[in-house]
Amino acid sequence: MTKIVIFGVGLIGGSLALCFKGKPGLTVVGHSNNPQSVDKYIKRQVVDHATTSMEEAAADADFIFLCVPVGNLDEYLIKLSAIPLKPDCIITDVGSTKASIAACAARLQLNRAFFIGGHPMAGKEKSGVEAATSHLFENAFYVLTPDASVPDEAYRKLAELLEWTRAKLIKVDPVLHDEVVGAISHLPHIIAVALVNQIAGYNESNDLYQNLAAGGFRDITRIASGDPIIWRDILINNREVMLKLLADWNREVDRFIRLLEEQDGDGIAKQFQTAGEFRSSLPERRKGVLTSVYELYVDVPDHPGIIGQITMLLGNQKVNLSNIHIIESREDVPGVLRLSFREESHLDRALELLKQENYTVHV
Ligand SMILES: NC(=O)C1=CN([C@@H]2O[C@H](COP(=O)(O)OP(=O)(O)OC[C@H]3O[C@@H](n4cnc5c(N)ncnc54)[C@H](O)[C@@H]3O)[C@@H](O)[C@H]2O)C=CC1
Ligand SMILES: O=C(O)C(=O)Cc1ccc(O)cc1
Repeated sequence: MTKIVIFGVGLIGGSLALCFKGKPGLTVVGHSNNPQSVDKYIKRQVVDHATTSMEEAAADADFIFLCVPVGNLDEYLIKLSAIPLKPDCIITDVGSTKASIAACAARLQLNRAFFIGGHPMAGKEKSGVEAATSHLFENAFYVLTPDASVPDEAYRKLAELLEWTRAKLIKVDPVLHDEVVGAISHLPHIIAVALVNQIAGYNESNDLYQNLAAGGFRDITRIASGDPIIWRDILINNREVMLKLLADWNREVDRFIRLLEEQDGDGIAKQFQTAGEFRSSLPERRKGVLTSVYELYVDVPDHPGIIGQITMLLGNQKVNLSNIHIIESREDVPGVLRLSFREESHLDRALELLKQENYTVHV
């Protein structure tokens, strides 16, 4: 049996455990310092076995996944370097930053084990094992950052195991990873949080802000609900990159201030033009770091039973919905229903069926 050990069975650790559990020749062991968490992992059947003992978990492990917050990764790697591990054991992590853990591994003697940094670039704003799902990583990029000391055979073994996630593996230098992911994931999280806090401040004097913000504003700021500890650790760890990105962000804000002060309408239009061009060159509907679901919107007339009709239409054709949300339902305007799917093929089939029935559908 190939033994896979997961330290930190939360959203990401739990989702990896679910990808591997029950697969031929694999056994999955979870670790937590907290005995109640250990009981929870077993009860939820996320792992085959769980323990509070780090030594027991690591003994004879073929693969070790460190899935704890970024601020605890070094400490786990240092502890593992003091435990006798199986020769050729592969240690990897899932942290959202890669440079500091790579540097830590390079400083340590890992007793014939190999460290290969990793970052599955999919997730959600929810945390904990309760939010874990086996399909979280499907079609997402999964970054690996092996350094030159890692034998090809070790990389190949990890890549083969990760096929169970159905993610797309990509090798990236750890420092470059932190710069790029800082820009496309960490900076948007800061902007979303700052924006929500700005509006929350206005709302203290008038709750119309909150009432009108229910639709689009709520959607574009979803990532502001990320776990505070996970994000504290990511941003502190990547602080040098973030400080530079925020200085650049200040320049973008200043540019808009100037354009407005000068009432430069052409300049403002040009900003939208340039942004729209770059945005339309982004890969469409491929799972990226900030989206985790396939969604469509249906305009629905406000009459009783309409939601039942739509769900029945899809259900009868075996199209699986992962979520359904009524965005607007007032007597005087048609409602909008947001339907979410886990798989692109189900989204495509739903589009086809709804159009056949003359519903107005937007992707
Ligand atoms: N949330 C997301 O969408 C993504 C997160 N990541 C990375 O994955 C790692 C785990 O994040 P999530 O699974 O989202 O978080 P989570 O909060 O769902 O899971 C964290 C796990 O670590 C344990 N833990 C928390 N504090 C600890 C400590 N001080 N010592 C030991 N164990 C501790 C928790 O009990 C839990 O099992 C982080 O390094 C994060 O940067 C990577 C990709 C996506
Ligand atoms: O909620 C979302 O869409 C995310 O942004 C999830 C996420 C969080 C952290 C990562 O390192 C990668 C992905």
